[in-house]
Amino acid sequence: MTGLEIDLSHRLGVFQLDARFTAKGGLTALFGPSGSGKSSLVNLVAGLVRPDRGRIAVGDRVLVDTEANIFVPPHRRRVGYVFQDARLFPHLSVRRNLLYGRWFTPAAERRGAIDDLIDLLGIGPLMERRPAGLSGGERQRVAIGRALLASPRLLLMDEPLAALDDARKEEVLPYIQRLREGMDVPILYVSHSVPEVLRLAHHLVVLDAGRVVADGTPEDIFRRLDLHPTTAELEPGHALDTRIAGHDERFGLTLLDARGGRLAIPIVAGGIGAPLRIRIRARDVMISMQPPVGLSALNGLVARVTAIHREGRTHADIQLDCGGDMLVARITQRSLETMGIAMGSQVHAVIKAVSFERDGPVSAGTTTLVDLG
Ligand SMILES: Nc1ncnc2c1ncn2[C@@H]1O[C@H](COP(=O)(O)OP(=O)(O)OP(=O)(O)O)[C@@H](O)[C@H]1O
Repeated sequence: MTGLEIDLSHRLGVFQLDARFTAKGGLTALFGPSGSGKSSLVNLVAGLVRPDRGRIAVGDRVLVDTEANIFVPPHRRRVGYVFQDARLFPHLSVRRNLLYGRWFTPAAERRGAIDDLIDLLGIGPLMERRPAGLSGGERQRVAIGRALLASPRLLLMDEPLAALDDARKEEVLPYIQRLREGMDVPILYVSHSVPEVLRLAHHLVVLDAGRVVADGTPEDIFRRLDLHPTTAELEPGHALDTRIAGHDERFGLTLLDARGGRLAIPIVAGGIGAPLRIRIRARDVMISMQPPVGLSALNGLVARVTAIHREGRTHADIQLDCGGDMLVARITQRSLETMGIAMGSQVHAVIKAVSFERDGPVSAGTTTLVDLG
């Protein structure tokens, strides 16, 4: 896989960006609150801005090295872009929009047969249509195709799904998933969405006030309680990798095996053994000191408290180890004290089998993220 190396310092007015990370390849998500420096970093990588100091390399190709006085201009960087809005040419058919990027690529460097790409993105039936007649999701798939046909060495995707509704997002996500597996082009992907990052990113870089505050796998980073003010734009949650253990047709439930025990959730499609990744938000997890009895919640996992993080005056995030799977429960600091919860306490994590936000088809061999709550 083609890796990505970034080590940049740059001052913009009073804002100082100091970003350093390396990614082995695949999809690297840039995540962070508004104003943390994501767009500034993307502009530096694209070559729109020349950094005060630093180095950028894609594979063995150095795009910037201030010490060696290397600065490859933007048009020679071979960086593909996909923005929030597709920015297609309205007067050109899909086919001509796709071919547009290719004209700027020297023939010897054109990679990837166009037909394969059309198949990968499922845009074959759209080729003679104009952008105005396409759905938002279709337009975004064409925009991705156009960026890739220019044979980029790096693909920058700046919130490519942010302008789409949930159904359109669902339509485009599997294509981005396929892309990151099927092409050896590293992707730098800016996102504000936790589910999107969990689903797509091999590697996650969290920026806050111009600095990299965390860098690693999404699972590890979202689990870190100290980062929650930055990583949880909604609230903390955690992803559990489970497998479908069976379905209870009578009550409309699907049973899942997690490492910490069995969970029941509203029924989803999928064969026995199919992997399913679920995100359980911290507010959907209760803590009980005794095994739950006389409660309507369907899921109780034995757990041990492995971290406590007080959030302001009112809330506390409690990290729970459920047989190797980590969950976070958000409770009040009053409960924390009155229940005597401490590091190492043996407790029970109680999760309500609440409704799904999304009920997409699940097929064996794929991992689907389902939000509970
Ligand atoms: N040309 C500039 N001159 C001065 N300050 C700038 C300039 N460009 C950006 N900044 C500042 O740099 C900081 C980072 O902005 P940036 O747009 O990179 O953040 P972001 O993480 O992409 O935010 P968002 O998620 O809102 O797009 C902000 O405080 C912004 O005001």
